[in-house]
Amino acid sequence: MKNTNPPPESAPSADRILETALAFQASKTLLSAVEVGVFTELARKPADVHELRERLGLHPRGARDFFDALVALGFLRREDGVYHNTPESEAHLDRAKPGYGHVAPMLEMAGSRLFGIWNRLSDALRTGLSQDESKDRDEDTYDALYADPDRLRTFLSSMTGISHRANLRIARQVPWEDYTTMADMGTAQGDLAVQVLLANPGLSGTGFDLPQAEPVFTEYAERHGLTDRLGFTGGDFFTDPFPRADVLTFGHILHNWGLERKKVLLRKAWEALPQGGAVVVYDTLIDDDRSENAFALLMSLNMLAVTDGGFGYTGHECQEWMREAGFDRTWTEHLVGPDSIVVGVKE
Ligand SMILES: C[S@@+](CC[C@H](N)C(=O)[O-])C[C@H]1O[C@@H](n2cnc3c(N)ncnc32)[C@H](O)[C@@H]1O
Repeated sequence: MKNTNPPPESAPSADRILETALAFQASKTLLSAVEVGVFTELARKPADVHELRERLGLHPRGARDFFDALVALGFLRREDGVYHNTPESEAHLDRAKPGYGHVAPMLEMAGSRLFGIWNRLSDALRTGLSQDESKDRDEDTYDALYADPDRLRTFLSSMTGISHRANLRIARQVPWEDYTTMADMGTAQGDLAVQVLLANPGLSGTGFDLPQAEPVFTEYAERHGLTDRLGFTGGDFFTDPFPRADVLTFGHILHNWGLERKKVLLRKAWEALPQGGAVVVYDTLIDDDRSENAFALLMSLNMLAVTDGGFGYTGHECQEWMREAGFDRTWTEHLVGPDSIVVGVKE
């Protein structure tokens, strides 16, 4: 029988438990606000509750609470009954602004795809099986995702949103002046290669990805005026040879795969690199003690739910795999936010 007596006054508070248990409400409120276009409408013109509700086509019942919840969560501000975007929302959540391109595809994917997948986290924990689109079909995760051109574009550009800040940092933090060529493996839209080449005019490179990614990649390279120094190589990095390059980068790739496949990629990198060449792996690394970086540990659970076999890892583990693959000198460096790089040099 359940004990229904209230806990003694001296018991620790349950506030944090409830806050975390209900955190999905705040998450979904923000995601719905992006989906229905609250921030884009307010960027066009601030509005009171009636006007905003009408412009968005929302039912009167929840509109006021919805907008005020966004005020309380710090994504809107209300002045004399008129709602305005905060500077952060205005910069990143208005569809007409360039900042939207970086954050919003990830938010859209979180709302339309990850939210449903995470609802089946307990199933993933019990079975060890991915809960993504491929789960009811006998096909690879990426085949399922890329079968729909809109999903393909949203996914590839959402990767730019997640990676852009780290890419800008990698473009400056790695000693690119020591090298002349790079290949970005699993390049998606190509933002890492684009940022590295923009910051290092002496370099040329290629983005390697599944052939379906080519149009989205090429459009992005053209938009940055880089087609003379940046090409695309279509292929499967498990079955096709790696491009020849002084540096091979793997951004948010290793966490997608099980241990054997992680090691295959590092071994193939070592075999493809010239002497003096380097592999640069970057991911949201788990701290070596596996107790502090909650974002990275949750990302690893995300890999459980969306991939077959993928998991996050620590810098220490990645360096061990690199050494096993043959790399002589390895180290881990923090980049920005939750991202770090692990570098391996073939001496
Ligand atoms: C998680 S995304 C990472 C994108 C990008 N590197 C970043 O950090 O933003 C993984 C990328 O690997 C690509 N990919 C998956 N399987 C692949 C394979 N077998 N061969 C080549 N690319 C693959 C996907 O198409 C996708 O663009």
